[in-house]
Amino acid sequence: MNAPLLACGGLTMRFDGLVALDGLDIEIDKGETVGLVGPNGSGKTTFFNVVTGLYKPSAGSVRLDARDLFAKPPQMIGRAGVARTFQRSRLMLDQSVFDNIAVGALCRLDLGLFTNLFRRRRWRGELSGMVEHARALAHRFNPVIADRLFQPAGSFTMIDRRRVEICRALIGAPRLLLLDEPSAGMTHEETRQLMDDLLAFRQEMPDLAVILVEHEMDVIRRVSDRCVVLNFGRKIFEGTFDALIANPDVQTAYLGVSQ
Ligand SMILES: Nc1ncnc2c1ncn2[C@@H]1O[C@H](COP(=O)(O)OP(=O)(O)OP(=O)(O)O)[C@@H](O)[C@H]1O
Repeated sequence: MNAPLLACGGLTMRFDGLVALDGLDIEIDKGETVGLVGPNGSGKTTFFNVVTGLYKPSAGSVRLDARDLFAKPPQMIGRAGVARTFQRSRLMLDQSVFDNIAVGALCRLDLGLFTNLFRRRRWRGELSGMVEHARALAHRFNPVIADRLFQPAGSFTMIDRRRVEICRALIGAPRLLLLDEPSAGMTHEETRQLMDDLLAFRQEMPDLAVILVEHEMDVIRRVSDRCVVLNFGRKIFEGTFDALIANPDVQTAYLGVSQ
C-alpha cells in the first residue's frame, strides 16, 4: 500500500492549561477529500494552524510524503505543498484580484536581490507567466473574475471573494489544500455553487488532497470521500458520512445526548 500524503501522529497542541489537540492521529491519501467536522472549539482550526506552521505544536509528528514538517516555518510548509484558506477572509480588499492571488505564489518566486538587479527580464517573464496563471485559475471559477483581474477584490461578491481565496491557495500548485469553512457568511445558493466549483476542480486535479472543515452537513455529505470527527481535540470518529450520522459518539458530541 502507498504511504499517505499527510500523516500526523500523536499531534498535541496545548495553550497553557487547555489541550486543543490531544494526541491526534490523522492520515490523508493523495486525491482524497476529507470532511473534518466537530462541535465548536473541538480543534479543527487549530489542526490547520498546526499543519501549516502558524502554531508550533507541543508534541507529535507531521509528515507530508514522508517529509518532516513538524513545527517548521509556514513558508517551508507552503513550499512543501500545503496551502489553505481561512475561516475569516484574509483578502486585501483594496488590492486587485491579481495581487491577492499572487500572494499565494510568492513562496515559489525567486525574489532575491540578484534577480531584482541583474535578471530583470527573467523577473518580468515570471510576472507575466503568473498573470496568465492567475487569469486561467480565476476563469475556471468564474470568467467574470478573470475579466476583472486588476479590479479591487472588495468590488466582488462574497462568493467571488471566496473563489479568489481558493485561487490564491491553488496558484502555488499545492498537493494538500486545507479549506476552513468556505461556506461561512454565504447563502445556501452561494454555498451550492462554491461546492460545484470544488467538485469541478477536484476532477481537474485528481491528485490534490483536500481537507474541508465545514459545519454544513449537506456540504460534507456532498463533497467528502471520508469524514473525521473531532471532539475536545480528539478523533472520535473516522469513516463514511452515512456511518458518521448513525454514530452514537458523534450524536453525543453534537447534541450532548445519545439518540
Ligand atoms: N491562540 C489560542 N490561544 C488559546 N486558546 C486557543 C487558541 N486557538 C484556539 N484556542 C482554543 O483551542 C480550542 C480549539 O479551538 P479551534 O478554533 O481549533 O476550534 P474549532 O473546532 O475550529 O472551532 P469552530 O468550529 O468554532 O471554528 C478552543 O477551546 C479555543 O478556544
